[in-house]
Amino acid sequence: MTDFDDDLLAADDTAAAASPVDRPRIERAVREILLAIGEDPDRDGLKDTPQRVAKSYTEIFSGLHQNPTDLLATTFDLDHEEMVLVKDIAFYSTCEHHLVPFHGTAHVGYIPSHDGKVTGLSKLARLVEVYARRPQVQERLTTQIVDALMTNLEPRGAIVVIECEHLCMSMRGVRKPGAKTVTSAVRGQLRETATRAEAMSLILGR
Ligand SMILES: Nc1nc2c(ncn2[C@@H]2O[C@H](COP(=O)(O)OP(=O)(O)OP(=O)(O)O)[C@@H](O)[C@H]2O)c(=O)[nH]1
Ligand SMILES: [Zn+2]
Repeated sequence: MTDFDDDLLAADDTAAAASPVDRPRIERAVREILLAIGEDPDRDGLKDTPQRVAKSYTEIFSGLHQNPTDLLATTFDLDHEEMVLVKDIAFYSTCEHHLVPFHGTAHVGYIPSHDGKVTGLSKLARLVEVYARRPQVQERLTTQIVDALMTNLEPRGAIVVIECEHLCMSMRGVRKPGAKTVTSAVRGQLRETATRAEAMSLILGR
């Protein structure tokens, strides 16, 4: 391990101490996987890999320990009753079936409640992260985001559209790189044809 690696791992100690993730357990498991595939976990290139994977999993699965309600607690009274949409939120998640990434973009919109409960725009992107940083399937990711919006902001309606490439379908298995999966979840007034069409045209940029 180089001094640079040392520094990086040391800098992360504070975050590790605060995280409920059991890193030593991940390290033991990764060492076992390396042995099971016929590798030598003690060779130079691999000897720090269990530690690196444990650190990486702490980040990749950090959403399991974050509460969307805390995130959406800050609201403003803006007297804005029209649609708010943040589109093209790029994110990475982890397929819960194969533990490989799926990644793409999320489009998140809502129509604020009559009393004007509006959240900060960045919170919509943070909400995507909270649910993406967990073992996931795309459908559940989509509905969890829309339902968190409905519960916490009590908007008149909400829409989430997600487009992803799943590496479990690209690099292995059926091997179809570039295939995109699109999911959507719509609640409240956004289920009405005209409003939904307006949201979809904003999302598609037409
Ligand atoms: N519905 C849904 N399926 C997913 C998602 N991510 C991965 N999958 C699918 O989960 C399925 C798991 O199928 P299995 O037959 O149990 O596993 P497998 O033998 O590895 O399947 P193949 O990928 O077809 O080789 C596969 O069809 C994947 O494409 C997701 O987000 N949503
Ligand atoms: Zn998969």
